[in-house]
Amino acid sequence: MPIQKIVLHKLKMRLNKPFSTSFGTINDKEFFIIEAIDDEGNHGFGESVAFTTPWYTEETTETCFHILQNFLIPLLRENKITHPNDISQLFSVIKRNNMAKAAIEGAIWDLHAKRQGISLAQALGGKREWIDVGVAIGIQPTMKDLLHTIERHMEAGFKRIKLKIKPGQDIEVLREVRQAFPYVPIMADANSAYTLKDIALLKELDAFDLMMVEQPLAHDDIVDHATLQRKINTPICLDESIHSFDDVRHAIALGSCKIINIKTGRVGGLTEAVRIHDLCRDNEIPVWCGGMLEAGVGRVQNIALAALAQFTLPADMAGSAHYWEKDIIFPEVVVEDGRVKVPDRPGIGYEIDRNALEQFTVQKMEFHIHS
Ligand SMILES: O=C(O)CCC(=O)c1ccccc1C(=O)O
Ligand SMILES: [Mg+2]
Repeated sequence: MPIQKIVLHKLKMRLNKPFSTSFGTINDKEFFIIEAIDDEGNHGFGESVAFTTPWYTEETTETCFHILQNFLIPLLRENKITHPNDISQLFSVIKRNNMAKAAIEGAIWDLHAKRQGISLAQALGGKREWIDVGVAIGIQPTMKDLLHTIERHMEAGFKRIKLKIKPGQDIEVLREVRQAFPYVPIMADANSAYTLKDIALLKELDAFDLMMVEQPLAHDDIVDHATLQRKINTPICLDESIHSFDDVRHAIALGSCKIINIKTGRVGGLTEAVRIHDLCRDNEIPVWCGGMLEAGVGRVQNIALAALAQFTLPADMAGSAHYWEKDIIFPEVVVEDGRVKVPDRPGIGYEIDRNALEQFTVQKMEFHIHS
């Protein structure tokens, strides 16, 4: 693949509303749009999903920049790749830093699909025309706010509601929500806020008929989750603990979860995400596509991935307008009746809104790759 140039656009965007989880509140996103340009004038786009603070994984916007500039871009310059599937092998000399790797790999996947004249979904092996989506609701100031927000999103057609829980805002919150909405598909995401000492409390979740509980225990744990899964009926879904194909293989072997949340950034790219998808399919583990409060490029990359067959559960995804006053793609992503259309145009299938991109850009850097 004759990649001539990589452009890093550093953007800063303010969320429409702050998003609160068990580890804190996010108001702004600072991230990179990676643009890969080939010899025929095709442009591929990827997005880094790390936040400015390392509370989800150890990566941040700044570590992504450090790794991209000093290691990943030089590896691309010093080597030739023939297919985006080669990149994860090329990058394997750099340990972890999965969000930095995924950002640049995503741009090259988009470039590859555009060169082939096929959609990114098709390039990855996805066949769905529509994907189902559910909304992730942050921790709300009051119960009234929460019930109102759930109602609004159910009316909009979302296929399920994800609530963030933390110690002190868990069982009673879910009890009230269940009373108000007896039949709504609900799941809870704890973002690693509990330990095995909380088994009795976590066992109480079984009363609420949840689709799953996401990442109840430590961010780096697979063993304790297996102990917990044996003690509770609610299916456990792993998020933070999964960084690779081997993590999933271990989780399946130990019985640590019944569902996997796949985030391209967390697992180091689309190639690894597809490998994980295939492993889960072969083991009959349902998967769904997680979200990282992405801007347009990251979101439409997620849409392409979620078009694969084993993504049988709704993705964490709302429309562009849910997150941003103005998104950086055209058209913006819209949710229709709890579903999003998978584009069939080449690559990510959306245009970059260059004016919006400029408007949110705080820094722009160009790197020559091959002539
Ligand atoms: O993008 C979305 O709408 C999902 C948001 C979400 O739940 C989330 C957002 C930031 C960091 C971690 C998570 C998570 O899935 O745990
Ligand atoms: Mg999560």
